[in-house]
Amino acid sequence: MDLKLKNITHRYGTVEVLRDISLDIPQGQIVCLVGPSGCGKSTLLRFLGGLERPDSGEVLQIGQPPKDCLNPLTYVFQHFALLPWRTVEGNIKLVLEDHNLKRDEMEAIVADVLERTRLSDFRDALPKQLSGGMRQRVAISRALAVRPAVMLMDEPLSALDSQTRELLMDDLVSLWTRQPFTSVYVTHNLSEAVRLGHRVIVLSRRPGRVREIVDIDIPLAERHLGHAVLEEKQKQLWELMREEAMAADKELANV
Ligand SMILES: Nc1ncnc2c1ncn2[C@@H]1O[C@H](COP(=O)(O)OP(=O)(O)OP(=O)(O)O)[C@@H](O)[C@H]1O
Repeated sequence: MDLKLKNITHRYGTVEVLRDISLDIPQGQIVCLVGPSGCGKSTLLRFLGGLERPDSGEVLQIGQPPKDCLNPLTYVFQHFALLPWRTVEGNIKLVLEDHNLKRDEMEAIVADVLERTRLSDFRDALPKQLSGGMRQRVAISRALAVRPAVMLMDEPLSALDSQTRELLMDDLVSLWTRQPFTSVYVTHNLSEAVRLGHRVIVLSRRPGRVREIVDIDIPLAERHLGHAVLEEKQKQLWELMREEAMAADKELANV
């Protein structure tokens, strides 16, 4: 299933947050959204997930979600949103409980996502017994359990230290390489965007508009720290972001 945004414009009160955003999210790709603070990235994600409706424009789902999909759109947040009194397995089952699954079906899904996120040995652990990186792997595992058409990821690594973030990026790359998933991935971190994004959308300062779309053709599995082309792309993104930040600064100076 592809997602398509058509001419999305939105205001909160008198503040115009997003202006005329049109975007394609093709199946099997990771599309990163970057842009200055407050330019409307999380708002766009909420529209994509159907949590809110824009003032004007449309969010279209094109094609069918996967055959065995339980929930077409799922979120992964910065703060893992795990129930502390439930084990890893219990947290994953939480999203499966309302779907009338047979017991062995549910067990098979849990075993599959635990294996894919390398958490099988931690099935009975409580969140407090896990590191931040592992907690986020549980949250990703739980998102995958509903076999979503699209995972909406809002700064999923930004609460983690830089080493853990590197490890999680490797995990996401191997997860995607083994079984491609579709994701819209909001981040402030440009090295994350060039490491994970098939396409990076740069939004302008508020009201957010599509400033530039940067495609990155290098296969995810071949992207490594210090890759010359990726460093060049990151520099290109930073130039765009810097212009936006400077323009925002000037705007403030003229108030
Ligand atoms: N429910 C709301 N009511 C009123 N204003 C809101 C609401 N949600 C967001 N905003 C405002 O809309 C603008 C965009 O917010 P949003 O969180 O989408 O931006 P963002 O690009 O994700 O920001 P950041 O990078 O800082 O997380 C901000 O000015 C924010 O204060």
